[in-house]
Amino acid sequence: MSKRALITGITGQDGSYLAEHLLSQGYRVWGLCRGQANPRRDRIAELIPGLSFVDGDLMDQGSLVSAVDLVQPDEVYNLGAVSFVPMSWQQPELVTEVNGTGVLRMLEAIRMVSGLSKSSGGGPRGQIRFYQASSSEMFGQVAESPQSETTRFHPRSPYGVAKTFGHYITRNYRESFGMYGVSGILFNHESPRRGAEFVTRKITLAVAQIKLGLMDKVSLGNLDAERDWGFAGDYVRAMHLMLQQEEPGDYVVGTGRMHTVRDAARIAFEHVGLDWRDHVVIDPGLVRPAEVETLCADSTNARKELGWEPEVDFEQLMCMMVESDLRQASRDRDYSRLVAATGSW
Ligand SMILES: C[C@H]1O[C@H](OP(=O)(O)OP(=O)(O)OC[C@H]2O[C@@H](n3cnc4c(=O)[nH]c(N)nc43)[C@H](O)[C@@H]2O)[C@@H](O)[C@@H](O)C1=O
Repeated sequence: MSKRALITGITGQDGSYLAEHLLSQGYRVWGLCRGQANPRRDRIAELIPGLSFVDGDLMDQGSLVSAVDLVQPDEVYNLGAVSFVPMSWQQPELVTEVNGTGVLRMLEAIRMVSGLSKSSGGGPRGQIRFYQASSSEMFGQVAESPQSETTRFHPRSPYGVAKTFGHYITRNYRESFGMYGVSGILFNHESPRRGAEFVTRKITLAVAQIKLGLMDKVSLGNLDAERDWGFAGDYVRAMHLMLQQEEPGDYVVGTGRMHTVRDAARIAFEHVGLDWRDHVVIDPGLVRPAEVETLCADSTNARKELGWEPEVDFEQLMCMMVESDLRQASRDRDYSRLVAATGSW
């Protein structure tokens, strides 16, 4: 019989790649979504035939219990979050509610539906397996480089703090109630489906517009920030593999290669025969109140224990994104509205 998976954050980049991956593995897949009249849900339904939906919201405990009870999933992937870090300085309470307390609400829903009592620590594990989307932002001001599962956390934004809560509460439910819960500590992962506010996509959207003569300059913040960027399609395979292990555990997932924002701009502009220095301007307003300067993954455990390897490198990733944005921009001139909106991010 096919396995059943429930995914939160289904309308985001990771939700869509994960749903495609699980469907290709023979799963039945439900995306948790708020409300029937939801244009983002309609778009994802069109993109992924075979995907089902169930009503629910990470802010509403009762809706999560109903959704888990209705779907009776074998696996729950909690990818739902406010994922743009600067938003967490604008709306810290909202981000804490969704990215932090939302994890706890989902764990409680699974505990209740699985019938795990609050004193069942020594009993058999619950049947529903839970994946929490933890983040390299938890490392923040890094204590060592590269970062592994044992590196100390020092988050630098309300986003990172809320993700750290989600990480520890998942571990706590595993240790307290015998729940099968794991966290994937994922480093930055991008794709042509990445939101326009994130730096890689902001750059590739701008490159396409500039190449077509529709704009001339793009403003960026800290060009020296270093990240370990990988391809989202590779990273969802790691999420799935984590839930197939006999014993639950937490894993760092990244490529182990670091690049600066400047490198990202150089590669993207070079791909269309342009020099980034002619088109990038610095806007100090885009520099963050507390920056995470550098992040690089040590994914030894994921490689050894899960057998996971990334297949797309950074240059291939940036070029894939530029190509996709060029195709879309040439097809649809309205696309430039999306690019205009990225100016203030
Ligand atoms: C793992 C982690 O990955 C992501 O978080 P992020 O690293 O904040 O991603 P980003 O693309 O917004 O910034 C990357 C770097 O680029 C710098 N930067 C320079 N100039 C601009 C700029 O103009 N815009 C943006 N957005 N960033 C800029 C910026 O200061 C930062 O140092 C999320 O998925 C998050 O959910 C997550 O968990």
